[in-house]
Amino acid sequence: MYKVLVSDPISDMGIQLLYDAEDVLVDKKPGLTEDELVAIIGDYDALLVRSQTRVTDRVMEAGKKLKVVGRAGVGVDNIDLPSATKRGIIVINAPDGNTITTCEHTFAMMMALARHIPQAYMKTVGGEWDRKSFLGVELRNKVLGVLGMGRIGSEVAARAKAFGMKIHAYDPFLTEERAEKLGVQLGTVNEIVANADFITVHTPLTPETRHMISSHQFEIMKKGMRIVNCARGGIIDEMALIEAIDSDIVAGAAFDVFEEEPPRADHPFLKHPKVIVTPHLGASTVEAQENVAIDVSEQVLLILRGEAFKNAVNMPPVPADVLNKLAPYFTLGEKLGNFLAQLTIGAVREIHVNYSGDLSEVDTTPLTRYIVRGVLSHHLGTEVVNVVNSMHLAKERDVQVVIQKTASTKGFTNLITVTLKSDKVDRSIAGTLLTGYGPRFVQIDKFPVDVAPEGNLLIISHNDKPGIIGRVGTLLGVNDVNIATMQVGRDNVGGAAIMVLTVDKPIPKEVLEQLGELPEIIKLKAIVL
Ligand SMILES: NC(=O)c1ccc[n+]([C@@H]2O[C@H](COP(=O)([O-])OP(=O)(O)OC[C@H]3O[C@@H](n4cnc5c(N)ncnc54)[C@H](O)[C@@H]3O)[C@@H](O)[C@H]2O)c1
Ligand SMILES: O=C(O)[C@H](O)COP(=O)(O)O
Repeated sequence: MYKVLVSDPISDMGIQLLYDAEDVLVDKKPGLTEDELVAIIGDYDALLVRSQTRVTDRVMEAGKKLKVVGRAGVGVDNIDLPSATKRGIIVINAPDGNTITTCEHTFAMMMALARHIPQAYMKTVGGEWDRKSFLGVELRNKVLGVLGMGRIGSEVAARAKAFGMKIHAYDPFLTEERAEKLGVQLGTVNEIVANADFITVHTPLTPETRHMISSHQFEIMKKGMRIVNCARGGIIDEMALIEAIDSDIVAGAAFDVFEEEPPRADHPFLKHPKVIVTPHLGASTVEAQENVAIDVSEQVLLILRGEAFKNAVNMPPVPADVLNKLAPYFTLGEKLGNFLAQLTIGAVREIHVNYSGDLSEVDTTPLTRYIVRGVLSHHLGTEVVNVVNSMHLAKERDVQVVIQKTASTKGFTNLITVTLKSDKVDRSIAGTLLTGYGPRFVQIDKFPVDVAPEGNLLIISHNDKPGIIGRVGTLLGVNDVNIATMQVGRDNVGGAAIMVLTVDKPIPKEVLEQLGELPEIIKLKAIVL
């Protein structure tokens, strides 16, 4: 008999499948503390959660029989994925079931904001008949900036069009063609921010999206705009927003999610007359809760019974013999992909991988998944993209993955060459595994290099002029940035050249700006691996 623990409020209708299964026993215990969960989890084969239960390393460690954690919803930020992976616990989610519900909540918030519904309600039930204080605005003809055009963002855009809004959108995977097909205008974050009357964010919280709307964006915003966050707390800088509202730049904000949940009692949003809030209710409808609970129950049952399943967030299904051959290349593959994703500008259309030498003779599919994960995780977050779902996510975003195998290895026993083709540029990198030395990058675009793929890298494209190396070194030195290694490659004497530095700590933004002003430097990019 498999024992399943449900530790958050999850729809009974949705998990009926589990109640009905003769080989499953379901226990519902919502609201457990971490200690309480640790004390009982050892008895269970599966754990079903939403976003409240924190499935920490301690919980995973105590879950000696635990085979699967099922998240009835999208975000898995409450689940320690590395710990689950390390312990062979499969984590699955239900990414599709609450899309429409969250999209509709976004609209509820946007309209409540436009028409001051919560504030007007409070006054009316308080006995006041105040028809003067709540002059609203129409959505029609307004520009809606949508940051993040995945499942929810795309649905929001589609509905906003029905309201007569003009949609300006940004997503690293949104190409001109797709934007045109969706009837939205593609822009950069700052362009959108400068033009929008309403902004709504629908990205995951990643290092890149954290505070993607902050003081600078509020400075360039259209006065009187309104902003909505039904995605994740932290995408919009909460304190910068309060300042922008108090300086009359932002006319109102609607938040369903917070940097800290629940927010502290003295959080400025909770008392501010121009901010409306809901307690992370985006996915809370009967329909969505049923959908996600059904999805997750079906998968949990398959996993417990040892059958094929989908939506694993963390498990690589690689046969042992293939794993043995390929595993040494996994880190290199992921770093090649991640390096290029950081280096390349524009919306990615194709990830082209060429395997040569030893690698041309094996089934490299599992390795390709790592390369694709490296590319996608730069924008989608490492907690979202894994080697199980990376190809699927690429396909969903119209990113082609093209594999080629050739004999020529340019003198290496094995060589992986990855080219990222975006709507703006093609960039490529080649890497190899050197016996005794581990993974190395051996070529960037057309320039041969020899770089250990780790830590803080600085890639500089420049003109091959005397003194440039010294100037870069001096500038970093006076700013206390120690150079660990430096490589220079060039096309021909006096022609295009590349400099690859590894440095001991991240290079401050202002130092990068100073470097960018050196006349010989064409462009530069700091990369963290
Ligand atoms: N409030 C709620 O209850 C609730 C419910 C469901 C989902 N969510 C959250 O909503 C968000 C969106 O969910 P989804 O299902 O649409 O996810 P999704 O993965 O389908 O879409 C997210 C999109 O964000 C894009 N993105 C990543 N980095 C970006 C950047 N720097 N700028 C612009 N776009 C970027 C990705 O390319 C992707 O297309 C997630 O954070 C999810 O956790 C909240
Ligand atoms: O990531 C999600 O699915 C949403 O944030 C919903 O979270 P919830 O299941 O706790 O409502």
